[in-house]
Amino acid sequence: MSRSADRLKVVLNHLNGSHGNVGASFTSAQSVSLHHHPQTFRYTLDTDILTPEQRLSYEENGFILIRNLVSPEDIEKFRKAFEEICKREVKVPGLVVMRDVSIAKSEFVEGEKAVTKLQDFQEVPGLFRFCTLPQILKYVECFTGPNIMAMHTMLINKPPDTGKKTSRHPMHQDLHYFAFRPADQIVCAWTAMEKVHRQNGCLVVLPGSHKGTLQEHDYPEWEGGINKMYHGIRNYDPNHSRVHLEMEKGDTVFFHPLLIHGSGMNQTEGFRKAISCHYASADCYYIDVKGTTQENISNEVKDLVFRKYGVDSLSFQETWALRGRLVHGERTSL
Ligand SMILES: CCCCCCCCCC(=O)SCCNC(=O)CCNC(=O)[C@H](O)C(C)(C)COP(=O)(O)OP(=O)(O)OC[C@H]1O[C@@H](n2cnc3c(N)ncnc32)[C@H](O)[C@@H]1OP(=O)(O)O
Ligand SMILES: Nc1ncnc2c1ncn2[C@@H]1O[C@H](COP(=O)(O)OP(=O)(O)OP(=O)(O)O)[C@@H](O)[C@H]1O
Ligand SMILES: O=C(O)CCC(=O)C(=O)O
Ligand SMILES: [Fe+2]
Ligand SMILES: [Mg+2]
Repeated sequence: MSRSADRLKVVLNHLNGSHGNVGASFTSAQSVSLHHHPQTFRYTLDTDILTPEQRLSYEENGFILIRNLVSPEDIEKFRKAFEEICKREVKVPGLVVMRDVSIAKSEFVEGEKAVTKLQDFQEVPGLFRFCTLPQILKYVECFTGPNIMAMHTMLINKPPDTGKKTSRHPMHQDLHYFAFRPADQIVCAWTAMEKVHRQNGCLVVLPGSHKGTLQEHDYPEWEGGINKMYHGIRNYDPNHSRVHLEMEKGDTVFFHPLLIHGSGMNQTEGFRKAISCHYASADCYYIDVKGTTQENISNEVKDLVFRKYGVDSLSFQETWALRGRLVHGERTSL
């Protein structure tokens, strides 16, 4: 039996005990059956990487936070690569440079101060290296298994709010944007490139919301403006417990694509930076979102592709197939 299965036994014993099931210790038959019936765990695989506590926590909450996973040296390199992109006006294939709507609509702002987000940096080696870091992939494998695709990449440079609250990211589920399934074999790794806290707009998550289904998303009814494609869930339960994920530089959160999350206003003078990658098992499959709640975003993405590349023949699924890059194992399906 693996070390993690042993420790899992200890945790489960403890949970049993706390429910007044005194003396109910695990026999080896029970633990063996646990081990051989992975349906006990819906969201995680038995890999010896996650501690039993971490595994149960992801199952229950839909996220785990790993402290100090990416070195300051690596983060400095990503920061430099980002600055270079903001400075030189090079065209990188597929890269989307996004400006905060309130800044774009005011006076011209130069360089990195104008950029709120880079999307799809799979062709920028100095940034894409983030997605291949072994210490990250080691965790990713616990959710996706060994065939791993990096499907979506972002560097978020959340600007100081201009007063219009446009630096907020509304509460959403990332699965809304994805044309592949199953959801349980998709995971996001999000690494803080500096200290993130409530003041500069850390991630806000609704623990356990990953157990629900994909909700309808649309533009929130906010007065000060809303960034392109920043869809949100209109009617999430305002009484659901919220957790503000305050993180230090290099800390990394792994979260499920159905986890409801967003980020608050940046009320500081600095640009709050984070780098992220959404991974999926290469064994996932594409779906057609026609007739589903995802039709609105798929139409926006197709419009964007048409405006940027003059191509109107690509399906939403195909835009994902073009972005995806194998980072471990075999490209079996996606
Ligand atoms: C793609 C799938 C993503 C999957 C993500 C998984 C989870 C991720 C969750 C998200 O992050 S969702 C948000 C993702 N957002 C995007 O992908 C937005 C992509 N970016 C764009 O479409 C363009 O950058 C944008 C249309 C916003 C601006 O493009 P341009 O290069 O044409 O900018 P330009 O500066 O010329 O401005 C053109 C017009 O757009 C306006 N604009 C600029 N930035 C904007 C902005 N951020 N939001 C809304 N409008 C914006 C700008 O003010 C101007 O308006 P007017 O025509 O009224 O003058
Ligand atoms: N009306 C709303 N509809 C949907 N999402 C919202 C709404 N208002 C805020 N949010 C989202 O809720 C999350 C928390 O936002 P908020 O601005 O309250 O930040 P906060 O970190 O809680 O800050 P504060 O400490 O000032 O309350 C963010 O994801 C934000 O975009
Ligand atoms: O504010 C952030 O850094 C994260 C935003 C987010 O959740 C997203 O882009 O999907
Ligand atoms: Fe998100
Ligand atoms: Mg708040």
